Amino acid sequence: MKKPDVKVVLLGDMNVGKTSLLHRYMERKFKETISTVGGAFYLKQWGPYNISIWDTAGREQFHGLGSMYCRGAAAVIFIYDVTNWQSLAELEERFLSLTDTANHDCIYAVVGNKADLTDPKAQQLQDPEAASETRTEGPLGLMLHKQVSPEDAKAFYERIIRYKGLEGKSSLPADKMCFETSAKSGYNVDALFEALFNLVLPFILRKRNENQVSPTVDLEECRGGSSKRSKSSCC
Ligand SMILES: Nc1nc2c(ncn2[C@@H]2O[C@H](COP(=O)(O)OP(=O)(O)OP(=O)(O)O)[C@@H](O)[C@H]2O)c(=O)[nH]1
Ligand SMILES: [Mg+2]
Repeated sequence: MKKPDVKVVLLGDMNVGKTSLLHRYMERKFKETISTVGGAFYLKQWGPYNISIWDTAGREQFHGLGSMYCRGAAAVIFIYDVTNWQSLAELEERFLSLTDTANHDCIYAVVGNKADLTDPKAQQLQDPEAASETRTEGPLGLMLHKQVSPEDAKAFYERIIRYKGLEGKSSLPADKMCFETSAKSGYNVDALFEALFNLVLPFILRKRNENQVSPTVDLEECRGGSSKRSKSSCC
């Protein structure tokens, strides 16, 4: 199995659509799910890089596992359901502190899923690769009330930046890091993951450079005493 270059973690209350977003992005389809137990990860090949994307369980009984999954994460995606105000509140009350184990330069995104239930433009199938799927015309008349506004999401993002002590530093602006998606139609799903992958690229490159510059110099190696050449140039 390819070794991941970087780790991205999805956090959020049960039922917000974490698994469905990954099904949409990785398998290009919206399919039945069961509530996640523990966690699972997908390995996404992104150009020459391998990105592990961790799906976690929102249920309270798996809460303690969240900080383990966040260990060493380069990006954390906080997910709520746009039709459920409490799912946004849970992110701050229950999930934000799990990121204490993430990298110091971890980036954060805030995602309001199920936008198809509140916004007609998010209803049309937006996944060109999902040709096999029937068009979700969607019951336009059955729009639900959007309980969480984009402003609420941005305000939460600013509180994440404050919690992480990043305000004033080169933290990314809220309007770049807050998304509304629909796993059902594919609305904004590729845009979300690909924006994040581009943002974690510098982290991957830095890590690869660090691995290539060996901290110790093997003089024997330099004298050509051994046939094996290390990866790093030593002299
Ligand atoms: N309309 C709509 N329903 C969605 C969307 N995403 C997920 N759902 C539905 O919401 C329910 C929960 O989806 P999951 O993906 O299992 O949610 P989860 O966050 O992984 O839940 P846990 O694994 O329990 O933490 C399922 O019935 C999904 O079909 C969406 O974008 N739109
Ligand atoms: Mg799940």
